[in-house]
Amino acid sequence: MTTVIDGKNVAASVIQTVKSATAALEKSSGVTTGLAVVIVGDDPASHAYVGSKGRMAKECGFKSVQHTLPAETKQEDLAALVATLNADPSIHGILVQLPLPKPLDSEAIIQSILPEKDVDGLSVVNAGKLATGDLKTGLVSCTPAGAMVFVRRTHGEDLSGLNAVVIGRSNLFGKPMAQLLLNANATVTIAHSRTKNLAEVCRNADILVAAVGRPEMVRADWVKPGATVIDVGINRVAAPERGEGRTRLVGDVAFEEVSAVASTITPVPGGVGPMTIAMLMANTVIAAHRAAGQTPPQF
Ligand SMILES: NC(=O)C1=CN([C@@H]2O[C@H](COP(=O)(O)OP(=O)(O)OC[C@H]3O[C@@H](n4cnc5c(N)ncnc54)[C@H](OP(=O)(O)O)[C@@H]3O)[C@@H](O)[C@H]2O)C=CC1
Ligand SMILES: Nc1nc(=O)c2c([nH]1)NC[C@@H]1CN(c3ccc(C(=O)N[C@@H](CCC(=O)O)C(=O)O)cc3)C=[N+]21
Repeated sequence: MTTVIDGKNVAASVIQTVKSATAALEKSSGVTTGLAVVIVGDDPASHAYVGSKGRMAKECGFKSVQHTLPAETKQEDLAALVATLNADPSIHGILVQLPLPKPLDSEAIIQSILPEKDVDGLSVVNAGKLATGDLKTGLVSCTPAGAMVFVRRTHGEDLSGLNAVVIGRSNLFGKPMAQLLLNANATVTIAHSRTKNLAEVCRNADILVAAVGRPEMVRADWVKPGATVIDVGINRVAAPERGEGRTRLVGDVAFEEVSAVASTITPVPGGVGPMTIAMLMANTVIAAHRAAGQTPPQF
């Protein structure tokens, strides 16, 4: 029997932990956890994600602020907003939604966020802490942190002897995912657009993670029988069967056929996506605890 991981359900249990930790911190230190999300431009998908982040932050008992800036925003104005949020003691987490519209320099903006407020884990300090195995004081990118919760639930804490293949090498997902798997003792391969014989590389994986952005790229014959398959891709495709002009979300994995081969698989929607938002809340309440000198909860 193939197990389909219910990401909403796992995310709900993470959110429960965040809620109680938020309330406990408020009670012990009088500190309300604060999250600021910055969105530039009017990409509808980005607005939808940011909207759900704000709703979830409120549900967790956070102070939640959203800054919506026009697509024409100048680099120095965005930098000034980040500086204000860095200096605001009521804000513990800052997330700048990516990608930023051209010609904004997203790397400069991301690196200007204080590492202790960088709940996306993208600053060189947090990326470096992850790379050196310091998971105690850094913050880890939400999507790989969430994907890792699924991996741990399936395989336990120690992945010794297991081959993991991550398709994709972005700073937001592929690289930190590979680091987390390596920290857990998996034998890790990172594949990308220049990889030769990708299907063959993937067939070696006991844990296969796809984060590419190509609808249903991973087929059944790419997957080792019994493997765990984590689908990170979010692709909106036409769905004429639902009516003219309708769309639906699919992952990077051909879910139906791969389900027949894998032993565990995450769906899209309802898999990694909801966990990303839950781990953003987790990172924010962790940052608030550290700011207040309290021991943060574990996720
Ligand atoms: N569920 C969630 O919460 C989240 C989902 N996502 C989704 O995950 C996907 C990846 O996101 P992200 O990492 O930011 O994307 P990027 O576009 O930054 O990275 C995509 C990666 O895929 C690789 N790639 C592209 N084409 C191929 C190919 N034909 N074969 C093998 N590798 C290929 C690229 O290789 P190269 O480096 O050589 O160009 C690159 O490393 C997207 O669909 C995104 O929407 C992202 C973040 C959160
Ligand atoms: N600085 C930054 N950090 C991010 O973490 C970040 C980002 N920028 N830019 C875009 C990507 C994408 N991303 C998603 C978050 C939640 C869902 C999610 O909740 N998806 C639902 C479905 C949502 C729907 O129906 O549209 C699901 O998969 O079930 C998806 C994608 C975070 N990202």
